[in-house]
Amino acid sequence: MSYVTAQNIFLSYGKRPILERVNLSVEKGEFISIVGASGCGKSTFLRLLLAQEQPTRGEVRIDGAEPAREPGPDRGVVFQRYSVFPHMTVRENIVAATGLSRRFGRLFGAERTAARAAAGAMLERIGLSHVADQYPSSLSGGMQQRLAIGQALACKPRVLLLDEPFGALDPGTRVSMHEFLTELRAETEMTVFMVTHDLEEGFKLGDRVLVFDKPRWDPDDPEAYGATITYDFDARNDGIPFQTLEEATHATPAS
Ligand SMILES: Nc1ncnc2c1ncn2[C@@H]1O[C@H](COP(=O)(O)OP(=O)(O)OP(=O)(O)O)[C@@H](O)[C@H]1O
Repeated sequence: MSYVTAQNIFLSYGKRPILERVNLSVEKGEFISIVGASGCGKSTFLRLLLAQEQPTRGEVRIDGAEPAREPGPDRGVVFQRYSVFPHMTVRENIVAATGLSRRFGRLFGAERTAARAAAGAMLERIGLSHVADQYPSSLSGGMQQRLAIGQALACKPRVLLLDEPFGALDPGTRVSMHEFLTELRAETEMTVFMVTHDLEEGFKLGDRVLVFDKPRWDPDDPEAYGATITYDFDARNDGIPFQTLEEATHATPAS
């Protein structure tokens, strides 16, 4: 059974359609890159997975159930702009992320000690142990984004949602973040959805690259129709579209 499914999703803001007829099946552990024109609904689709938005029609399922409306340890999220707490040290940021998974958001005694130990291991993993007691403002952009990813991973999410996570980073830092994410993914077997404006990044990191676009377009009313998934590329095979693969599979071998 597919791990994440979207079935015939329609979503409108007021009368304005944003998404229409979105259908998707994702296996556990797959890395899905999402590309598409600005404003076509990519982030909205991630918000559906977070249950921050509800579809006007259709349904989303994660592991067979509707995604919970409360933020929980099952889904981690990282945005382009650093979403770390500026008034907490690097270590406190990670501990707080663990605490957020608890009912009252605060940890005491043995639990707090365990959370600190887990935070230490995470800081080691994301290469920020040496700055554990510094505040985020003293870190570079790449370090802050590693912290944001560490926070998202602190609860061991089953699904990681990344919304242009590397968009604000310089090219060198981006490449090292790609390596970092690839390693993490191999270790954790998370299912990942990543919105990116960088096609190369999408194909490099993703197992599949989904293109969101409007199949119907009215030049007199550009907002009349919503976007859907117009392409679903297999990025593990040099980006050959699924339909081409199917043709190849069914082709008669040349004699
Ligand atoms: N809460 C909202 N109420 C009304 N309209 C919204 C709301 N959120 C987003 N929109 C509109 O929905 C459309 C899709 O927005 P969304 O952020 O999902 O696009 P996107 O593909 O992620 O864009 P970008 O690539 O520029 O980040 C946009 O036109 C946006 O203005």
